[in-house]
Amino acid sequence: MTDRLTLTRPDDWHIHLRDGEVLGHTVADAARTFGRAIIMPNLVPPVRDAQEAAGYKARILAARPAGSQFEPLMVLYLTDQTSPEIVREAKLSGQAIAAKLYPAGATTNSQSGVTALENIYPALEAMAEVGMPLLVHGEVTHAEVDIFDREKAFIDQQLVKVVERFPTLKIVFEHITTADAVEFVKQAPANVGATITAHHLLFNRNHMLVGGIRPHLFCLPILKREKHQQALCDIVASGSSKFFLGTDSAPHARHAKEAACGCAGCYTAYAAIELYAEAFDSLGALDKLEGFASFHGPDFYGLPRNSEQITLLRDSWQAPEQLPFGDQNVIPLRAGETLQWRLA
Ligand SMILES: NC(=O)N[C@@H](CC(=O)O)C(=O)O
Ligand SMILES: [Zn+2]
Ligand SMILES: [Zn+2]
Repeated sequence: MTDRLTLTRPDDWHIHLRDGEVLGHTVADAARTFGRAIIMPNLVPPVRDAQEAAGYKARILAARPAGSQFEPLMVLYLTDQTSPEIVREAKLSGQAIAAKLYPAGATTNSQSGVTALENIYPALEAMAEVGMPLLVHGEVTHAEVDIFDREKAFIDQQLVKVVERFPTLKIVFEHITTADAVEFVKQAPANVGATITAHHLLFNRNHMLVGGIRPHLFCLPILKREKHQQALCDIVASGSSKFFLGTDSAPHARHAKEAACGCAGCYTAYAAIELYAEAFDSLGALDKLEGFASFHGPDFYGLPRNSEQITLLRDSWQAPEQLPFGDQNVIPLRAGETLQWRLA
């Protein structure tokens, strides 16, 4: 039994740090483990251009713990108004390395998102030209599509079209949750990859709904049935280089989740690599963790791998019941439960 695991320092290819005073907590939690992170731009208002990305990046850098080398990789939020000029300026100035598609209304703070894919075709063309990956929240938002089918419908109605029309555009299908998405990415050309969260490896919808509703497991895309969880587990255990780590750590204050209409998002950054280690361990695939967490992401983005290392120990500890979040609290994933792995 492996009790000690040394990995190249991992990166998080999908995280929400939020803004303002909570940055002190969210940035410290991410920087504890990750060398770099792709910073989701769904603030209110969102991060729409080079200037807004630069401002947000500066606030994140200012929130780093002393001595931290953590590098935020900034992302533009695509709207119906995102022009090829905005894309080129963001990429060429170095202020953003990718751009994110939120179908309008799909998830937290997506009200300024794209209302029809065709509206951003000129932006996507420019992205393909300058080598800027497209990151997608892959769910349709049509009222008639069941929430559990929205990812599959997005593949069939939108993603197939984009992949076909923009063959040189790098596309990351973010936080995938279904066997359908696994299959799609596996079959797709090499310019298509995907991120997978720790919570979608560890949980399925029964964990969220049987015996009572657990709002801290509610996220989008919503947890699916067990066979989909199994497909995600199988693909990461296979070591396929098209799939990489993206926590989708998405904190909301406790009162915003424990509510009649609770927000979507799980807070995992406080123990992200530990949670992934537990998932890979239970799959007998600890030897595949380093590729998933530290190699596949930078290789896909065309960035160098990190050179430092981290060490994980099999040494159980109790997750905190809650964590400070500005002047509020956030309930982390697995709050109060025993976690099996600890960062040395
Ligand atoms: N994943 C979530 O459930 N929530 C994210 C948004 C997102 O990634 O879709 C958030 O910003 O809260
Ligand atoms: Zn999302
Ligand atoms: Zn997210």
